[in-house]
Amino acid sequence: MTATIINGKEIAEKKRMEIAEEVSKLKKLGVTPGLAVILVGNNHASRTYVTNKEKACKELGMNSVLIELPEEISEQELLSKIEELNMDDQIHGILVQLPIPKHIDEKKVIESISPFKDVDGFHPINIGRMMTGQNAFLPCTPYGIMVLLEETGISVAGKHVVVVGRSNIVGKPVGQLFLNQHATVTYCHSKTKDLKGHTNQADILIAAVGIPNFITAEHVKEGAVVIDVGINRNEAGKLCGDVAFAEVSEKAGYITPVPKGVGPMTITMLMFNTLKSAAESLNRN
Ligand SMILES: NC(=O)C1=CN([C@@H]2O[C@H](COP(=O)(O)OP(=O)(O)OC[C@H]3O[C@@H](n4cnc5c(N)ncnc54)[C@H](OP(=O)(O)O)[C@@H]3O)[C@@H](O)[C@H]2O)C=CC1
Ligand SMILES: Nc1nc(=O)c2c([nH]1)NC[C@@H]1CN(c3ccc(C(=O)N[C@@H](CCC(=O)O)C(=O)O)cc3)C=[N+]21
Repeated sequence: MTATIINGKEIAEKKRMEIAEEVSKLKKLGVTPGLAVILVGNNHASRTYVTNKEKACKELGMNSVLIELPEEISEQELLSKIEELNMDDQIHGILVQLPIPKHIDEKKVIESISPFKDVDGFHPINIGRMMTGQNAFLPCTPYGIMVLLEETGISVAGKHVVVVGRSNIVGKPVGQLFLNQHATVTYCHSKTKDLKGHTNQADILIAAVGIPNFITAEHVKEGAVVIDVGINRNEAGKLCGDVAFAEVSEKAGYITPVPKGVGPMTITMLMFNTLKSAAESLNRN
């Protein structure tokens, strides 16, 4: 079988047009969604993502502010900046670009963001709300994956989903979203025995590992849906995912490429969450 390539960029653009329309409606009510992105230090990759996020905001008619802080900033100074943004009526979403320097406690930082402005969906309140099926900000990459499948017409209920990776930002929440949509979910990680035995059972396989070419044709069942979350650089410095694309696309039914797969959806769902936050702020005031 030759896999159908899921065009994440195209689906992201379609969704962004819908978001832009909602933004303009909200503006007529006097509210312009505003996103604050905090970048600590000078990580090259982080800078690229942050630039993409700002560009997307502008395209959709939203406000964005980039707050660049030096690597050496103290935890207390960062927390004060977040508190200032928590109080700012013009700001509906706050994102602290990860990773942050080691001397700052990441958990403390995430928990200091108002759950009402936590557009990353990383705050324990939003994670708990997601787990119990309540209204919540859903984490952008997992949410983007669900939208990709929905837009492609791939049903989830009853499917066996195998997630490779269990990070708090991708692996764990993506499995939870699939469970919420009635899939049967298996998590694999670095201590998993017989990884191939598990991945070969997958109707839908999610690769969120961070290692180039980690998932090969041998891991994949004929006709499976393969979602590649990885954003890595290969030896040649080229952007690549976790999946050996050429060989796996000979065997899978559907596959997402890198770039132009999951990545553009992550940013789109961030825009969606910022819009959602701005719309909900109207009802609170
Ligand atoms: N497209 C997008 O929008 C985004 C892409 N990414 C990309 O996704 C990838 C994963 O990111 P993230 O979840 O943050 O990464 P982490 O490094 O936090 O997590 C990696 C996971 O992979 C597991 N793992 C590592 N080695 C193996 C192995 N040999 N066998 C099985 N499992 C293994 C780890 O297991 P253990 O828990 O046991 O250590 C861990 O759970 C990265 O390439 C990242 O750049 C991330 C966010 C957004
Ligand atoms: N608080 C926080 N929230 C995040 O959502 C977050 C984060 N920290 N830290 C880093 C990861 C990574 N991430 C990506 C977003 C977009 C692309 C993306 O747009 N990728 C494009 C191409 C990018 C390129 O050309 O370099 C694509 O795959 O087509 C990738 C990766 C968000 N993350």
